Amino acid sequence: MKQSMLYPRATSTRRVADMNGMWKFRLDKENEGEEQGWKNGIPGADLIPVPASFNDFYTDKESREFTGDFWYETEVFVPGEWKGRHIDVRFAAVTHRCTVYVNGQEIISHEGGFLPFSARIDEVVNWNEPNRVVVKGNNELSFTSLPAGISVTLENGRKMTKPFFDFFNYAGIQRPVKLVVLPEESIVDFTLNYALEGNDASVSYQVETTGDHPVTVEVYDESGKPVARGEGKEGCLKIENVHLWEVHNAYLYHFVLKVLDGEEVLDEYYDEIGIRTFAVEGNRFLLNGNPVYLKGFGKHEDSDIVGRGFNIGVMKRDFELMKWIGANSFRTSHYPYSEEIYQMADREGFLVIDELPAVGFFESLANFVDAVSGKTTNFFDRPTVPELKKNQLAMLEDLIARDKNHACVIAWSLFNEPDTMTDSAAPYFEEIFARAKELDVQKRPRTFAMELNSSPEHCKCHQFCDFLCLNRYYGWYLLGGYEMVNAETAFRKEMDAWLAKGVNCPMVFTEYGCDNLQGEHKLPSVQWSTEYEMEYLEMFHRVFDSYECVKGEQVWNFADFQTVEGIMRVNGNKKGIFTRQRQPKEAAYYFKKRWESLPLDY
Ligand SMILES: CCC[C@@H]1NC[C@@H](O)[C@H](O)[C@H]1C(=O)O
Repeated sequence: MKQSMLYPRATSTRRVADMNGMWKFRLDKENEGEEQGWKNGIPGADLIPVPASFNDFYTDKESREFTGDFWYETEVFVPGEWKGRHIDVRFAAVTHRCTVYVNGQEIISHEGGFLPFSARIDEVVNWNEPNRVVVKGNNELSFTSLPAGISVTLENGRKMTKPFFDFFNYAGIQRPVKLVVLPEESIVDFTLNYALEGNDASVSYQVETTGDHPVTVEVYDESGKPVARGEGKEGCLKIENVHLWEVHNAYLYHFVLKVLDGEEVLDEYYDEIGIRTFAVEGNRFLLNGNPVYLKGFGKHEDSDIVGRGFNIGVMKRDFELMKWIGANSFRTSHYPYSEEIYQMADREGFLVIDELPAVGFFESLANFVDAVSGKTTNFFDRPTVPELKKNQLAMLEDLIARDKNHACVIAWSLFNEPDTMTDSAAPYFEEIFARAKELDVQKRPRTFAMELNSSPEHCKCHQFCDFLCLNRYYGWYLLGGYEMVNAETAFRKEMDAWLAKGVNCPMVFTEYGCDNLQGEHKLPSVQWSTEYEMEYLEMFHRVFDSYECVKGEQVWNFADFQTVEGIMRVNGNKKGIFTRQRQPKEAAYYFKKRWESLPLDY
């Protein structure tokens, strides 16, 4: 049965119980959990919070850096009155993979750490009693995992993760877990698409259910007034004098879907939907037919203590800071974010580039140095590519199934900084890009974030993009310091080379920025000082402002974030415009001034 990606919502026919809280936890340091039967219950008394990464709770390095299997356990009471309905344990994300056992029975295994899945437990549930849920997780990276990397074994026999990317490999049950109770016949999915006609909008819909009873779709405006109604599993609704969803001026209609048996409602589901169109026309982005310029950030789901765990308070603070600074967009670098973040972006009117965890597809343990070197790692020549592609296509399908109805999602970023310099990369990209177009009814523009190795001269994959996303670090990782003058020359030379190739699409800078230590000042400047960061940013914005094809600037990064330790990282990546604790660094005031003065259709 196809897994539903619908967000858990309680309605007249559905029940949702929260399973977050303190779960039993144990790192499987001796790799004994399987043979010791931990699926029936894990030993020890340690408890940790769900949702959260496990890595930053402990005081020993072995736990923070642990690579391998880890086990969680909880109990959930299932009331007898739910008998006859389907009972699902829904995980919003377990990173990077897991197997779920209920009452000692294996229910499901899932690959991928950033998208939801459900364990249906009807066959094993103890009605009107507690039920034991055990999760065996694993955080190892490989050439076939998304994200990619390797594990090595140390002299003491312990494994160690070596990521081909710059963010810490946090892991665990990192997003909410809920018990979802569904009727026998239920709504599995629905898909929406829009066309604007003067002051009206037509909304085409398709609804997928598990049965054959009739379906209705009702639409209400924000005042609760009914504005449209459709019958049948597919159809087209006309909404007159439509309130369009706009940047920082969101309008969300209330959609109610029902499965009916005469007067009886067999299933009911609802969602808050923004009606808008988004397209690329020439080298412009058009939102509802009007030009729009992206101002904002590459982000991470990353915060103190809980690591990559969904943190609702940090989410709220991040949106308040993005409104304060004058941003209107962000990229979900480098993986799909928690569902609640897209819901908030819908409500606040932010434009989101939604990114797959296809990062590390360039074999390097210091990609920030190698990705600007001009060398290839022949990543797509490897025998592991078919397995990797299968995993990426599966995740692409889940990503689009989960996020396709969000007004905020305006584009799909299908890779971050992959190795695109070999002929073998092109057919891989062609297949991924074609599949994305096939899966998305709204045909949103598709792209990927290119590092300097993906240059006009050497990139073999940019032609699949509907717009280009460039991660560029002239003046930081190359030509930095006093030779920044050469950095600007080289930067302009590259821009001219793209135009000389006949590229005529929007170009978005999805990364630019430099590490800066909060409060570090030096006159005249040196790298890592605030003064240098200002010089660097002014140089980049001088170049952006002189090329009409630049239609977006998303500085790297919104906030300082955790990476692996190393001599080029001061307890993490310090390119944040805000600190990891979400307080402004000096550059935040510089961006506020720039972005508040840039018109929306700049
Ligand atoms: C030259 C590659 C830069 C690199 N790009 C991917 C991000 O995930 C990293 O954080 C960023 C960095 O090193 O700051």
